[in-house]
Amino acid sequence: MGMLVDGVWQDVWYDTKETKGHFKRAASQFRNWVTADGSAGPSGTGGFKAEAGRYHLYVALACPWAHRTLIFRSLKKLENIISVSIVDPLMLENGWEFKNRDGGSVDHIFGANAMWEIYTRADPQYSGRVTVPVLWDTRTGTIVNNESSEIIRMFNSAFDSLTDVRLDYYPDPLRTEIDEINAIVYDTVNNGVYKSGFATTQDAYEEHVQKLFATLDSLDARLGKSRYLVGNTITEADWRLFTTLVRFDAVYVGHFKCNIRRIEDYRNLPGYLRELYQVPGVSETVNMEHIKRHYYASHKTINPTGIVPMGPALDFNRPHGRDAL
Ligand SMILES: N[C@@H](CCC(=O)N[C@@H](CS)C(=O)NCC(=O)O)C(=O)O
Repeated sequence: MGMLVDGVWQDVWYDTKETKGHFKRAASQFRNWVTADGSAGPSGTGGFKAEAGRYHLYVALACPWAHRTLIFRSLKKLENIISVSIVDPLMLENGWEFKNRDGGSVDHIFGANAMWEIYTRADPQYSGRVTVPVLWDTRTGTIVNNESSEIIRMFNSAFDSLTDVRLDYYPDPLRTEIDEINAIVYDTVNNGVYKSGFATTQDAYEEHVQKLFATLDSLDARLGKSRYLVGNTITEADWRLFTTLVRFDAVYVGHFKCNIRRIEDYRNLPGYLRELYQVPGVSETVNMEHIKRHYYASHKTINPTGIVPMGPALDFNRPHGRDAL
């Protein structure tokens, strides 16, 4: 674990001293958008037109944020349009590295050893965390964007003229409702598990775990009445929740101490999770070995031995029973 300071890699853990034990996630810094015609998107500058073979995605299979982008790449059938490099699950003193083993790959663009090299190629003076996902532009040689919530929006629509997939996970009439639920899920669930697990005071931990389970309880109730989070089709809001839910019982319950309940203990969340997992193209993006190994073996301040637990036995292929709704 570490970060870049003025383009130089430093091995440091998250500093929670100034925030009274609370983990604060820094904002992503590269915010340009790939668009259908190359015009500027909601932030940043233009010049990034959707083209086959031009963009490259850097991901960790372990990472719930990067996982979103892999799901959208798969659902929108962008596999032949956007290539991918996969980092090793262990994130230690050099941060994310390319090891080309057990489901991880080399860096297909530069043959870099570590992810920070990609950041300094984009900005030799970059200061900040070196996170995945990263969407790289091979044409201009820079990072287009390193914010997963924006990369999935690009994948959802910018490349539509290059494929025959017309699925829209962020349809106009549902946007307000999707944004509302995203805000709650982001703060208390997606980031809530990290705020719980990375807390370094009892008070900070308890505050975030309580908020996390308050939201899970209300989502479970909501999913008793409605098959999906917003409307009667799968939307972006469901995929954003999915990547946290699929890691929950295997990692967040134990490693991050989010253990008031398991997802399996709920009435509606387990079937909902299984239905999303069983959508064609999704299960291939879930790699439980990378997920468990990353968290348990990388965060030495939380789990100094690095032992990865063998359980729990999970089967997301069981019938989901959600058709009744
Ligand atoms: N806001 C970013 C967050 C990405 C993120 O934090 N990724 C984690 C992996 S799960 C990471 O790369 N962390 C490295 C670090 O913080 O140094 C996004 O959603 O794209």
